[in-house]
Amino acid sequence: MQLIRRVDALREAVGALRASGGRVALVPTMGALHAGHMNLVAEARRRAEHVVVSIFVNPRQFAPEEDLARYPRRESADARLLEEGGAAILWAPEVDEMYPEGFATSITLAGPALPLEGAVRPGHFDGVATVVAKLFNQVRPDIALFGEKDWQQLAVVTRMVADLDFGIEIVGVPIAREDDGLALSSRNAYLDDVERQAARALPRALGEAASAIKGGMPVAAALAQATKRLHDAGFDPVDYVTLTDGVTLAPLDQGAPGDRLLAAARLGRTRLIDNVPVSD
Ligand SMILES: Nc1ncnc2c1ncn2[C@@H]1O[C@H](COP(=O)(O)OP(=O)(O)OP(=O)(O)O)[C@@H](O)[C@H]1O
Ligand SMILES: CC(C)(CO)[C@@H](O)C(=O)[O-]
Ligand code: BAL
Repeated sequence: MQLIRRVDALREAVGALRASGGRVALVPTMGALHAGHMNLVAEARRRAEHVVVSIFVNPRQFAPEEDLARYPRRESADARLLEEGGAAILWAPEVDEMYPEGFATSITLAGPALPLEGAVRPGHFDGVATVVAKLFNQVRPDIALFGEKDWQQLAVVTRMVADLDFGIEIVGVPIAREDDGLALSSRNAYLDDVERQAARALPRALGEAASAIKGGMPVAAALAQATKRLHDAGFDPVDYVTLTDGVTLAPLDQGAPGDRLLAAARLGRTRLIDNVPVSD
């Protein structure tokens, strides 16, 4: 595996992979890799001959009060995992390589980027879309893989790729979970032991709400019950628990094919997100 930090070297290395034949897959990450990320890499290898993984903690998607400074950074351990996982290239640029002095461009989406994470974290998806567009132009992959854990991000990137004619196949990969249901996430490292136990309430509340809706409970009542369960477990604030169309992220008042029940809530200093299907 090649570790590359400069765009010109990346282009040369990807060009050499392409010349050897086969498809190129990109897995964008912010590092501190866990089994959820490695599932994306494994799925990428099943779908393409060459896998490029990016690790870049993108300052433009963090608000000033968010956790950019303490976001976990473990590049050497990540590189070992990726080598074992069969990645061809680890693309790990510094911030000034990604955003050189004078950088002045930003991508802004409406539609699926507006509600939920877009409302609670203003500017977040502009930062995500801008860096993902840059990663796409730097690597020019045939396919790119994103986790369903960040369901809205997957919907936003899918929309952007269609709107801007990137011609890249976007693949969503199912959520990898701990044995007790908690979705794997780099930010789980912030949880202390007591919070880690309490965090189980998030997937449970979503699972129960999904079953209740399938069983005929009105959506508003099921969402209120899930919100109460999260408050009782110590989550504060509960930013949202909502049923949406899985593509447009528009709110739904009853289950429908492709829908998604999404939640975000804070436990101490850790903000967790999760989602489950209802009608699939
Ligand atoms: N448990 C998971 N299952 C499936 N995909 C995941 C999981 N966790 C992360 N991913 C995906 O990995 C990619 C990179 O995500 P990122 O590096 O931000 O990791 P993360 O664990 O989501 O971190 P964070 O705690 O910052 O949300 C994203 O497409 C994300 O959806
Ligand atoms: C897609 C991404 C790598 C863009 O910085 C990030 O939002 C993430 O890790 O999900
Ligand atoms: N995994 C999503 C990236 C973020 O929360 O900034």
